[in-house]
Amino acid sequence: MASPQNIVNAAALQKDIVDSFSTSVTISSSPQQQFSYMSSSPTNSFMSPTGRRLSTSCAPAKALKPFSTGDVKILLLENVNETAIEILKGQGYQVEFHKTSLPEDELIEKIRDVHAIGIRSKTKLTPKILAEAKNLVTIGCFCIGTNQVDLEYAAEKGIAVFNSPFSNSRSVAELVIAEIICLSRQIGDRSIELHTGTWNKVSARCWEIRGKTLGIIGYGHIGSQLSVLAESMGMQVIYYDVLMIMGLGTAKQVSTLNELLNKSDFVTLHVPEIAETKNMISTEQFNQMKNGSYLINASRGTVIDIPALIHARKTNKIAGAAIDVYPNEPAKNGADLFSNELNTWATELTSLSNIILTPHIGGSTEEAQSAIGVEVSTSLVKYINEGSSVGAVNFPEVSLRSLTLDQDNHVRVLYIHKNVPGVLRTVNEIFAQHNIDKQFSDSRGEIAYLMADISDVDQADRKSLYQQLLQTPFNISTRLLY
Ligand SMILES: NC(=O)c1ccc[n+]([C@@H]2O[C@H](COP(=O)([O-])OP(=O)(O)OC[C@H]3O[C@@H](n4cnc5c(N)ncnc54)[C@H](O)[C@@H]3O)[C@@H](O)[C@H]2O)c1
Ligand SMILES: O=C(O)CC[C@@H](O)C(=O)O
Repeated sequence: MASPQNIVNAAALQKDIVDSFSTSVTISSSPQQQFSYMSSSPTNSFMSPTGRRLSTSCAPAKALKPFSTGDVKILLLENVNETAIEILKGQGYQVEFHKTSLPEDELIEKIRDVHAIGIRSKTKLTPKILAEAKNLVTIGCFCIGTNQVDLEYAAEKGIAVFNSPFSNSRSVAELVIAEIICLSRQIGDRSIELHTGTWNKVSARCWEIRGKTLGIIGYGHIGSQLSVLAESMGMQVIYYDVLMIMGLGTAKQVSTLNELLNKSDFVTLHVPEIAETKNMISTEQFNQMKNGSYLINASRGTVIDIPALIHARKTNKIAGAAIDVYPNEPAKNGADLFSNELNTWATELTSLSNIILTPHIGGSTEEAQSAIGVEVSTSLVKYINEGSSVGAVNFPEVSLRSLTLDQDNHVRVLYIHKNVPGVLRTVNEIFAQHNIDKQFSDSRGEIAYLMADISDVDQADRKSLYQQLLQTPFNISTRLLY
């Protein structure tokens, strides 16, 4: 339980170790502070990714305050939803918000100072930028894709990266359904014509979608959601995925990409941006598609070879395409930004008929953005305040049940370290003079993360524990919460 004595002691400890704290954030001077969103409630019990029950206690959970919350600095870019701002400000953190992404030099300047950064798909967090982020503890990608962050480099620096794996999946699936109908009825073209005064009532090469075959490449969160919607509208669904996945409804998996391309009236891509998916649809694949079929891409811009698409459309190999994502995308909204300077083929693409172009809005709905804001900011708060890395995409997922208010003189150790032999022996020798209440450790590649709750630790012990852990040759980053 926090008492005035605790607070004074905490302040004293903070003064002692603040200079050497590897992440440069200060230990809490306000342990009594209440927080709302991420605190494990007494009744909150949840399962770890490994299926372990993490909390069964009925005692009130103790709010661990690692820092004076006012010292925690968060940089939010790319118009991250206001739900996130509310949650992070609700913690007392300092939140700097920008509607757009930032030019590299400005980003480097700002990232030096912050403990967490929130981005969407435009901000590239490269090794060059992350190397400057001396205080950065965590990154929140307020979207599904995490290809814009060098995940491995972040892990090596002890920076946990979180995303929102499915909060916008439904929005993307609905957009694709709309595009299937718009393409097959040439609605984009009719609309452009009428906006410029031309009445052009035609039915030639306009089709119902009922009974047509939809080929889904990548049957994950979005692909499988789309499959259900498409079937309910009378389409037949086939899909291709590198994994064997059970089809929903009557959807059938095919064993090769070519088989999918040969059989589909509509082909839609829902794969991540990785080396294997770069230019996955190029001239050879267009040649495999049915004459007069359609292509939709709302995954990532590098997945389609756009000059090959332009050729396929010009030669009427395909009857149309809908594209939401591009190899290079403008960093902000505005006129004249989608130009040949950004992508050399922009004018050629925009001049073609029955090509629907949207500005990366697959996941841009009020519902999705608000849910993503809550989900990702809650992950950031849980990681900053409690050390829980559940949901991290580049990091071992580790969590411990909450400490309770009756557990005085406890400290939670968060030790991110190199995954090499001998670490646990060394660390447990450091812990040996105290009682290890609970401990959980996991590794992912070359990085490992150990969480331990230690009891019977007084102020001086905390400082000594902290310094001993910092001095181990395996240390990447160490934090103490209490
Ligand atoms: N346009 C938008 O606004 C928007 C919104 C959300 C997501 N996205 C993009 O959509 C992508 C897919 O999202 P998701 O949530 O469905 O991802 P997911 O991880 O749930 O599913 C991806 C699927 O692709 C499969 N896959 C991977 N490599 C493949 C390959 N070479 N060939 C065939 N299948 C392969 C995987 O096995 C997986 O089943 C994301 O990576 C993101 O880039 C775009
Ligand atoms: O909101 C964004 O910028 C990205 C949306 C989408 O591509 C995602 O990866 O979730």
